[in-house]
Amino acid sequence: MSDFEIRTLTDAEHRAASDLFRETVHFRPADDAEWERAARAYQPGGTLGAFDPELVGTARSFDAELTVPGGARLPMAGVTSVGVRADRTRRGVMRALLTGQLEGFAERGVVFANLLASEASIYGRFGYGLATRSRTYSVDRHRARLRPEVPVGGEVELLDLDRAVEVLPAVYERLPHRPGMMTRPEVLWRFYENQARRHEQPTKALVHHGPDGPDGFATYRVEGLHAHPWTKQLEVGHLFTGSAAAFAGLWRFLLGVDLVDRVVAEERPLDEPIELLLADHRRSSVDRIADEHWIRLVDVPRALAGREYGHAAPVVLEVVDPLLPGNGGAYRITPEGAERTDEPAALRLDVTTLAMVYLGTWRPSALADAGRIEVRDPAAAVAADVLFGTRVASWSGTYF
Ligand SMILES: CC(=O)SCCNC(=O)CCNC(=O)[C@H](O)C(C)(C)COP(=O)(O)OP(=O)(O)OC[C@H]1O[C@@H](n2cnc3c(N)ncnc32)[C@H](O)[C@@H]1OP(=O)(O)O
Repeated sequence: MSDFEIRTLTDAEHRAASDLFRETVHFRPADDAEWERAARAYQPGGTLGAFDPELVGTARSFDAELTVPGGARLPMAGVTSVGVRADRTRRGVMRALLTGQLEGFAERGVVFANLLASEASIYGRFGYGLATRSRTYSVDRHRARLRPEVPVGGEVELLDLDRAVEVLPAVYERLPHRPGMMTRPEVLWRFYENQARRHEQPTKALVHHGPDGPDGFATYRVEGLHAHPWTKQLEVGHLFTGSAAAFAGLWRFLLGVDLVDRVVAEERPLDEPIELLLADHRRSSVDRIADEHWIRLVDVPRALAGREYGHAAPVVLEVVDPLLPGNGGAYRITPEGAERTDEPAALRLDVTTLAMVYLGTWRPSALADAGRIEVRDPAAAVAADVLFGTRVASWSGTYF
């Protein structure tokens, strides 16, 4: 452990943090015009720096709310832009940044920290567990036909980027959330705008209008314009819908865009029913299943009390959390809720594994079979599968 200093950066230091982070992920620094936009994606007071004596590491965060099973929205911090200068790695700089960040979150009542990991082997040691997954799928536009009973949907309005920037935040606000979805603060929308403006191809947006107003939207770009004729690919970035008609209506539009061979929907929920819309389900194919959000339960008692549970016999869990030991101890989980208990535990797991279970993405009995949960009563693992299970697959859909 070195004696570097960790402190919150001032707004004037954000650009140096951005340059440093971009260097760690092998990007060139933002030029002045890019930085003017990118600066708006930095929440004031949300970025830590490590100094030794100059800036050698950084980690950024912003505030939002996470939707948990049952629909409650609890305070979360999105963690991003973690980077350490290549000549200072493996000396504990990231550890100091991430533990300092978690202690700060705990002090100000943040319940969850969420991140998207550059490498899967980094964050488990800090209590982050893989909590949502996604699948990327493609549809062969020329051969795909919608089944006749698929809803027609409402009117779909096409927006350019300037208009999308104005309209989409309010549409997103209106839409229902799956577990794992999050509110999107202004800094995130600024981040998306910045990414879209930097891209060579124009970003388009679609808004679906249902009987009660906007009830879904999608964004897309068409790539492959320089390839030999007619191999263009329409790539769907964001896609959120509040009704089956909006989902069908937006897909009807996307499959009707001219001069496109393939429509690729990036990082969608595992249970999104695209196959059910198609007359021949083999016209869609899964390109990959990948990690999505990693979550860290910063306040385990609040997190466990905040979600709803399935109907099964009560289970007592013992949670182990060396970094935030106040979270440790036994919790009784029942269909009515969760609270601390002195009863003996039937299952024992660390806080990283609890994060994998919390949104219902991984079954406790599968984690037990893999040796990640210590089982003192085998019936408890089966009951925990039902208690922690969710009706729909948890998914965020928000990249940062
Ligand atoms: C949420 C996001 O922002 S994702 C983006 C993450 N950033 C990047 O990938 C940029 C490129 N990489 C880097 O900048 C750095 O290598 C970092 C930030 C990943 C790690 O920073 P370091 O200061 O080297 O990490 P630090 O020395 O504190 O290591 C802490 C622990 O993590 C481990 N670790 C660090 N980097 C990695 C890695 N890439 N893969 C696996 N383990 C790692 C260390 O071995 C150490 O393990 P220990 O708990 O057994 O002691």
